[in-house]
Amino acid sequence: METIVEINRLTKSYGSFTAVDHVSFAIEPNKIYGLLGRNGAGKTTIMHMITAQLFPTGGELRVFGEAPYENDRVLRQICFIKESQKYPDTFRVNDVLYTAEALYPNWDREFAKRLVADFNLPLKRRMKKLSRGMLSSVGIIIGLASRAPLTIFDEPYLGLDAVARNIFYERLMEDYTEHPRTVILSTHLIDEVSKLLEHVIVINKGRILLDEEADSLRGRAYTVSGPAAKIDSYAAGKTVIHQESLAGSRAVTIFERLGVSDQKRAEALGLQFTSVTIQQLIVFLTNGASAKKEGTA
Ligand SMILES: Nc1ncnc2c1ncn2[C@@H]1O[C@H](COP(=O)(O)OP(=O)(O)OP(=O)(O)O)[C@@H](O)[C@H]1O
Repeated sequence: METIVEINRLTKSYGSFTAVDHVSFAIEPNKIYGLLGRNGAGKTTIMHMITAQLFPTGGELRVFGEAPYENDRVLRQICFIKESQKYPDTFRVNDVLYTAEALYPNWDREFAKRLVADFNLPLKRRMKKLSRGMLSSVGIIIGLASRAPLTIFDEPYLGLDAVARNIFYERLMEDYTEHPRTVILSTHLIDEVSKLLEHVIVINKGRILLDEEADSLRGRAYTVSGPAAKIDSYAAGKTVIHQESLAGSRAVTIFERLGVSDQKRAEALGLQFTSVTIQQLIVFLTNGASAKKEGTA
């Protein structure tokens, strides 16, 4: 099957400020992607270019093999759910769902109905009378029931409580298993979604920082802790992305896969290992301080 999105040196500048800077990546079919990064990293700008809401300043972009701009063949295959989606004031929840049904060729009305019940949505209530969380659940229902070949959720759950977020994750997984499609999830709740993600793309200051399968990312770094002097000796020459010290003991996170010889060495020194979650890894890599080799200037 063809690549869903191909981006090559994509750039978007606003005057002298470059929000997206020569970014290249590919989105393959039937996978769930996480597009992650700190506030202002450039994620929404990238999603707006993929969905033809913004023109790039440079680079190449193909979606379903074609340029997306004013291209109905491409755009009808995309459902983009944004954090602050606006709806006409007079619309009730029902009206929004009818409109979505007309827009998305793969819309599943029965599935939408079940989701409305799951999220306790009042179908007759006007959109402007919905609570913040209810508004988010309307977006989530559209994103799921559209079954669009490319579904993009940009921070879809403002105001949504933990129970409702969990319903979203569960329904997404169940439905995705039955109806595989390509999903891009952009969120700051990385721990919550990390089980769902098959591939992770991290953007930092407009550039690609990581583009990796989620499983591979899980072993990309490890934390080792023990007496400070032993840790310093162990970490010398390694790429340390985070460290914490307390009363003579130290924990450092090393951006490397743990090899057998290092593991033996650390065990001989009596040091302890803990794994690093995808969220921790991204926080450590994007917290402003760049990774540095221990024992180097
Ligand atoms: N129209 C614009 N004019 C100037 N700068 C802009 C414009 N739109 C976005 N930016 C800047 O581009 C950068 C990237 O913004 P973007 O919304 O893509 O970030 P993001 O990764 O989605 O952030 P968040 O996680 O906070 O939503 C930010 O510094 C933002 O201020």
